[in-house]
Amino acid sequence: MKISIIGGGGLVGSCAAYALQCGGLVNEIALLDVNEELAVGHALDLRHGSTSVANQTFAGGGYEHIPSSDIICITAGLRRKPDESRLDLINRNTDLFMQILRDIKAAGPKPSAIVLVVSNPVDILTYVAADKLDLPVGQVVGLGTQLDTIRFCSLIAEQLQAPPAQTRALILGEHGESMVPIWSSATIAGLPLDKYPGWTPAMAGELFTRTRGSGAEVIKRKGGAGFAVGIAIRDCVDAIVLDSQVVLPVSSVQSGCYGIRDVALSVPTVLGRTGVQATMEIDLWPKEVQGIRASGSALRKTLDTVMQRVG
Ligand SMILES: NC(=O)c1ccc[n+]([C@@H]2O[C@H](COP(=O)([O-])OP(=O)(O)OC[C@H]3O[C@@H](n4cnc5c(N)ncnc54)[C@H](O)[C@@H]3O)[C@@H](O)[C@H]2O)c1
Repeated sequence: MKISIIGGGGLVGSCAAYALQCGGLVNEIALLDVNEELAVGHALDLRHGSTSVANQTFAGGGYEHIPSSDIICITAGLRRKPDESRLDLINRNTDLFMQILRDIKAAGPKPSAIVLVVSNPVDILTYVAADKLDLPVGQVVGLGTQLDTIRFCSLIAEQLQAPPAQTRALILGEHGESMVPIWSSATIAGLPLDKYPGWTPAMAGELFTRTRGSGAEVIKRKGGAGFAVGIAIRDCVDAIVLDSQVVLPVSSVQSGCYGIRDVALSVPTVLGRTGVQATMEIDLWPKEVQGIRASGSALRKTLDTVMQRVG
């Protein structure tokens, strides 16, 4: 399996490459960047570590890597400023993203290639990619709320001094302001969260607010998110490489799940070698379903403007 990371010279792209190196599953990792020197430098640095990890190859370069790639991960884009919403980024990132889509098409991707969109606003750009690339819609996946979900779990675990790897809680909807915490399914070590020692209902609001603000908090403290988003990308890539059919909160163009259509957002999604294999309308609290639908409406408004702009 070969992955090309477009924007691989940047913080997110290079952290994803390192996470994939540590995972050891992907055979070939190509870093593509307009700053080719930086991409080649990262590839060299990663290659130096390969002896101690796995038989993987690393390359830096341009779109010549696209035709042989099984997965194309797009992380190129401008970062948010600390006080900027992800949707504010859209005007700045859409033109850049459209050029990347044109370059991918011109390079000739495999008909079976999976495109994983990470650049923000990720739900909007996932929809645009699904619309503009001549690929089956299920082969275009957005990172969606996978990063928010792992952040959420990590904060719950920290608060309760619980084991992070046994903490399960979901965020669905938009990767952005209208994201929805799914408290109804939260568990620690298989126990309902509200039965876990130390849990108080007052913690819920605080934990979710901190989760929703996590991206901005990281940007404020260190300039941009890297390590955790790299891990979240690895979660998705591993599911595709292993065809593991795990259920992840990733973004894709919806066609009726929770009554939502013609917008990309995150619902529980079965992910495997051919991309999105199914979405699952699991039973949620009514206010959670309402929240996901509200995400859909908010995203649809922005999409109306964006789709006019991109034609
Ligand atoms: N979906 C998520 O959960 C999530 C999380 C964090 C960041 N992001 C997004 O990821 C994007 C990248 O963030 P970052 O911190 O890595 O930024 P960065 O500035 O560190 O890296 C972006 C890279 O893209 C490259 N680039 C720009 N135009 C390009 C093109 N046409 N072709 C190839 N490469 C190109 C730049 O040279 C740069 O190296 C941003 O849009 C950010 O908002 C998404």
